[in-house]
Amino acid sequence: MTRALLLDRFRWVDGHADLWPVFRDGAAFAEVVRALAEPFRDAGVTAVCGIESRGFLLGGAVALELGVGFAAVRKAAGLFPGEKLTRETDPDYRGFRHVLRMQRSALSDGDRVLLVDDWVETGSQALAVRDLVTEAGAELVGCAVLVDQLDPAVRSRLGRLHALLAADDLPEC
Ligand SMILES: O=P(O)(O)OC[C@H]1O[C@H](OP(=O)(O)OP(=O)(O)O)[C@H](O)[C@@H]1O
Repeated sequence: MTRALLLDRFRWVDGHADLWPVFRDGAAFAEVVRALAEPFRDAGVTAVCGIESRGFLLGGAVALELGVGFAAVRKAAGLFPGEKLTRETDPDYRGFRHVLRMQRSALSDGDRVLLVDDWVETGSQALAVRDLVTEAGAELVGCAVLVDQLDPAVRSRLGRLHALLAADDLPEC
């Protein structure tokens, strides 16, 4: 049901995937958030991590659904007070390298972290978050995304990956 709902609202616009209409529809947004959280309800998750910017939107909602807090991963620009952990990514789907930042105080030893994002393609940003989580002394329990376009070799490095759609599910561009 969630898969059909996502596909119904998915659009290619000027060659770019557009998932924003999912968030504009309150019922669809709620359904997607529940579906992302579902496999992790009994996984002992203590924090949800999300990458700026769509990861903030989805990650914050999934954190509320799981009854835990949210740890933000910011990109280079933007005020972010205090001591940070930083990690440069490999080139992402556009060939961009990002410096991802997380406040050192955001996670602690023993935290069990779920990364939530809309899309994984090269996995560069998700792998950098895995490293940040590990450096913080926490454990990445898994990743929950709307669309998984990962190469299998990269997927195996991210642990438990829950995706609502695979690349093959998407309509032709
Ligand atoms: O697997 P990768 O190749 O690393 O790409 C996936 C990342 O790219 C997208 O974010 P984007 O940088 O487009 O930022 P946005 O959410 O602000 O659009 C997406 O939200 C992931 O964070």
